[in-house]
Amino acid sequence: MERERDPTAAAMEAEVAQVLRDTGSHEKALEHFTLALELDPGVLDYWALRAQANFTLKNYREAFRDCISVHKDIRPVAMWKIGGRVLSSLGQYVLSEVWLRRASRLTEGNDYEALLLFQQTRIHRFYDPLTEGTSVQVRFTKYGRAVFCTEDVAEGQELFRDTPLVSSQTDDSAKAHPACSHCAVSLLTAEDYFGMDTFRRMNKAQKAIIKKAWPKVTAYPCPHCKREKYCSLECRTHAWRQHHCHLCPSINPPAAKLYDFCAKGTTQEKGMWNSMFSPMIMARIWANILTRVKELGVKGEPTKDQWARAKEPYRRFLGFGVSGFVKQIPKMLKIMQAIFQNTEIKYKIDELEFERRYYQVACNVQSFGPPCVTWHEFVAEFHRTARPGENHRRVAQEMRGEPKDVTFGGLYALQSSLNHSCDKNVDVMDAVVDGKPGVVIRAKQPIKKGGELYTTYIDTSMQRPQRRAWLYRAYHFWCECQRCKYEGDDCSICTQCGKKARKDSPFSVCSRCHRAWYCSPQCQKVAWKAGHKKICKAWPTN
Ligand SMILES: C[S@@+](CC[C@H](N)C(=O)[O-])C[C@H]1O[C@@H](n2cnc3c(N)ncnc32)[C@H](O)[C@@H]1O
Repeated sequence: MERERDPTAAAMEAEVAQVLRDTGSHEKALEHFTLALELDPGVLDYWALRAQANFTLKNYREAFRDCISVHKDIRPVAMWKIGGRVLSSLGQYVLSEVWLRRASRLTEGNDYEALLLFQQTRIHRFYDPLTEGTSVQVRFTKYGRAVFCTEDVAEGQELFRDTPLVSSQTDDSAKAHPACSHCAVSLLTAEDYFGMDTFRRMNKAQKAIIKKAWPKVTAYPCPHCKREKYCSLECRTHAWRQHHCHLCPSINPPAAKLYDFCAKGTTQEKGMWNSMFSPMIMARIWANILTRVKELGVKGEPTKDQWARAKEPYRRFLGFGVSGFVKQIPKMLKIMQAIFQNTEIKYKIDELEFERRYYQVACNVQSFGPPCVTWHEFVAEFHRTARPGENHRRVAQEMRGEPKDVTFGGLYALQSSLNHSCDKNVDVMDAVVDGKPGVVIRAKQPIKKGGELYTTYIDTSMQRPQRRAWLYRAYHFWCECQRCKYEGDDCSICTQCGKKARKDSPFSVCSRCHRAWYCSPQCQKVAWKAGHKKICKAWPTN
């Protein structure tokens, strides 16, 4: 039965409903909001209040119905936000983003909650498929993405595995240990390991022993440029499609300069590349974006929207750094500009684009490699089949220990969501994932449900001031982890109360960890209880 419009009675009902809601009686509140609406359906606030009440009670469909009962042209911001939340709770992330974006636009980006909800929804959309079947979840926090446990986990438990979105071997590693340029599998042959001179000097029997024990290695070079080697035709085809079709010097001659630069394989340009990553990884990102543009069926110049869609997988990687840094590596900027001005669809690489990508890689790159290389297989087989005698002895004598590691730098969608702590609770280890080198993340200690997972980005044997300076320089944040909180800088300041010591009377150091200094036993006791005990151990020193 339709009620007669009565604005005064409606306002009273809405008031009662809000009191009930604020005291936790949500069911009752919902009844009164409904009454208010029946008495005065023209008041938008009542619709928003009832939508919120339905959302709180997890009546998602009813909440959404309330939201769409108000025409979109007059729908208030609060309703766009509730609608966005409802859709997100129903797993409709793309639609939810549309609603939340609308809320943000209406407030010209000033509604912090709408922006936060939008990011949270986006994180769900990107990461829920990646964490399915694992005991972790990615959430949006004040530090951006972060990974949390969804159940209690035990020490040593595997948390998740990951494969790189894009990767490239570091230049010095590539010089020392050949590997599949696409998947990082070792392509080291017996001749590479023993050296041609030694190999030639060996007799037939010795060569036969090596040949029998060394696993068969077949390398498939790029048939056009011969600059890239792959472990299989499948890897070669994948690499071609993903990036090499734009970077092969036979097709794009300016790329030869990049290959020449990388082939030098020594620490160059003030150490900006080799120890961490090769500039090749940046070229592969841009090249892959071009492939994605082409896959969208673009004819002619791509639109802004098409570029955005092609760049989407790389948007998730945050990168911060000092602007103007590109001036320190002008040669590489020129090389990249020449390459991407010579592609079928041109990619404009100005200083800003170059720096942004550089920092994206620098802040997120994870080094990895195959846990087992051809040499390991050889050694196992050699020892299994070894017989006493001159020939085996001579081969054993010529072995010069492990070859240099295969080291790749890779961007991983999930692994790169791990934040840093100087007292990490997970280990990132090399592993075989889906038959190829990747990483596995294991708990280093028991972690409670809801606990955040932390890796470490730097050498944590350093003292606190050095650690924090490194992190600031390389990752642009000032570490506030438990360890940094309860360790001090030196004997001149009390780690607990901040009091300054007299020059001739420095404060005493914690006798166990030697990383905190106190002005008095009281300060030491307070610090111990507050949190020092959790991080007080004999940390390795370098
Ligand atoms: C590899 S990403 C880690 C995931 C990151 N939160 C994100 O959303 O991309 C590295 C960046 O995360 C942020 N970060 C990581 N650990 C942090 C910490 N302990 N405190 C503050 N920011 C941190 C820094 O901005 C850093 O450059």
